[in-house]
Amino acid sequence: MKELRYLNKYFYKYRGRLLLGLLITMIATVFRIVVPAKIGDSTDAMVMYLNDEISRDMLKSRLQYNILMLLGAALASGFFTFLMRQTIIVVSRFFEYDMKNEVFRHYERLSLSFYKRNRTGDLMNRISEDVSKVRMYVGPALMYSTTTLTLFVVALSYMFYTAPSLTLYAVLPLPVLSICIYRLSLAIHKRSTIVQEYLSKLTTFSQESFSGISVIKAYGIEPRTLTNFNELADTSKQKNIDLAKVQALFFPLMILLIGASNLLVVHIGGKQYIDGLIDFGTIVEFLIYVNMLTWPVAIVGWVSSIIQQAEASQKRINEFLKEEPEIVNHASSQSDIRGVLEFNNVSFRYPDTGIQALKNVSFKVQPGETLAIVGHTGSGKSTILELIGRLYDIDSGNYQVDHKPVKDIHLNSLRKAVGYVPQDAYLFSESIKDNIRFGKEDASDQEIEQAAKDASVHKNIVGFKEGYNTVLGERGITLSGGQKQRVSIARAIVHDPQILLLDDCLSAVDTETEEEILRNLQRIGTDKTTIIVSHRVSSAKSADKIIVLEKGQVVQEGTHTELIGKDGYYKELYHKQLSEKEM
Ligand SMILES: Nc1ncnc2c1ncn2[C@@H]1O[C@H](COP(=O)(O)OP(=O)(O)OP(=O)(O)O)[C@@H](O)[C@H]1O
Repeated sequence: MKELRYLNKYFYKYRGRLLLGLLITMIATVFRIVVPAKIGDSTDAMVMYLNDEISRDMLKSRLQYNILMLLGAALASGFFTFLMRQTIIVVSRFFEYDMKNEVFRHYERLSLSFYKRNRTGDLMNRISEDVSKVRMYVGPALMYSTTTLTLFVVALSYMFYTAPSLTLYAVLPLPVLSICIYRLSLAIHKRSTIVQEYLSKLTTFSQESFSGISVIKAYGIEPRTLTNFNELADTSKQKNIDLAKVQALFFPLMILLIGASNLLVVHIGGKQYIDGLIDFGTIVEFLIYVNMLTWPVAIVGWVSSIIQQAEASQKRINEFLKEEPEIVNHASSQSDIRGVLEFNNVSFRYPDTGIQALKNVSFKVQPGETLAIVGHTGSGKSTILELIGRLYDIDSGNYQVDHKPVKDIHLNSLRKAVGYVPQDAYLFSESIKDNIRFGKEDASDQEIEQAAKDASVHKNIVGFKEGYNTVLGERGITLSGGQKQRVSIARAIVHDPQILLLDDCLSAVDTETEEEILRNLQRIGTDKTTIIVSHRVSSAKSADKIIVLEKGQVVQEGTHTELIGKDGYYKELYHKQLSEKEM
């Protein structure tokens, strides 16, 4: 229960509703107990009438009274059961809602490296499956435990009062039932966890197969994919059968033990009736009580397995909640950022893989200037952009923004000042307009259109039937690689950032469009700091400065004219791309 202590703050928050819920649960249960008593009394009355101990009219009025009591108790119990669910189960939904929000908020705070270490499926599982299991502990487990406890206290006291020794015999099989159900629930839990694992493997396999269906079809590997799916589905089926076998034991076990209790009540109760120790109605009453108590006793086993599962789930949730973001804000107040960026001997190694991505990198860019970074693939270009936006912290050296160490700049100010266009443009399954508006929540339609014009994608957008309202992604149309890149650039432009970072995001557009976009960016970015990562000389040539990276180190720097005059990677790239253009 150590992990579940985390929930105490929520229990405290909803204490009023919960206490009310518990009280209502007790009232609902007490009304249920009226039923056996009145049926027992009616049986006694009938036996007395048959023995000529009471008149027909007396029997009639006693039965009428009992029927009214039974009706009233059933109505009251029904009403309070409704209220019980409306309080306790509703509170458990509040818990679920609060916890999901808390986990999501926490996920958002965590650094990029956390997402590299953990699989998306696992993150999703903890926020949905695990939180649901914890809800079962707060809602149904609490509700059924209260019902059981109340039923036990009230029914057993009454039974003991009526016939003490018969009560002992009647409840004798119940602890055995509870232990058996507990052990069975554990076995069910163990096997259902395995079934869940296979289900999640099947889902992941299907999802990846359908997402990559074009590759599967292009390589003609449908039969191989089907065989793999069949193998997985077959194991999953076997695990389901294993689960069904233990689940099938549940009801027979209950029926067996209820049968044993009934047998004892009839046998011992019958003897006591013959000896004149109890009334006939007491046997009937006890039979109803035994059946009434069986389900709650079985529930004790079920509830303990719910608590165990909730404890395991809460442990998994707590593991993530305990994670602290590696990138933390040290500055107390936000400030406007001009965009003077300076790297001095910056080195960086990715913490998860240990890859040394940058070694002693130095450069300086001023507002109004454009820096281009070129270099072989894997040379560390994107890493520089990630460090500029403080998605990671540098290992050594010095990174300054506006002449201050980056850690002295408020993280929000820095992130707001940066407009980042990543290598793989990510667009949401929403309209084009909303995808661009992502860069500025309150952007007007005119601003969005202007940004799209500056990113040279306006003409494409108005060519779609729905224009800016065209929905993208799984529910909508698929944009070409170049169109995606330009919508992503428009999103950064509408954000109007002081520092614009373009990570090879013009690779899928033709050189004419590339030139048009670069011209627009120069026009709107006269006071901004722009950094362009590219494999193309055409993107870099008009930059104020160009640095060439090789294995994480700056090996050349200068302007386009200076660099094509020196032997090295840039000159080679220039001539290679020039001859390709001429061809
Ligand atoms: N998130 C990451 N975790 C671990 N290692 C990484 C990560 N991102 C990049 N790397 C490694 O760091 C090195 C530099 O990668 P980076 O993406 O900066 O290169 P790049 O020059 O931008 O390459 P490209 O031109 O192909 O985009 C590579 O060896 C890469 O494998």
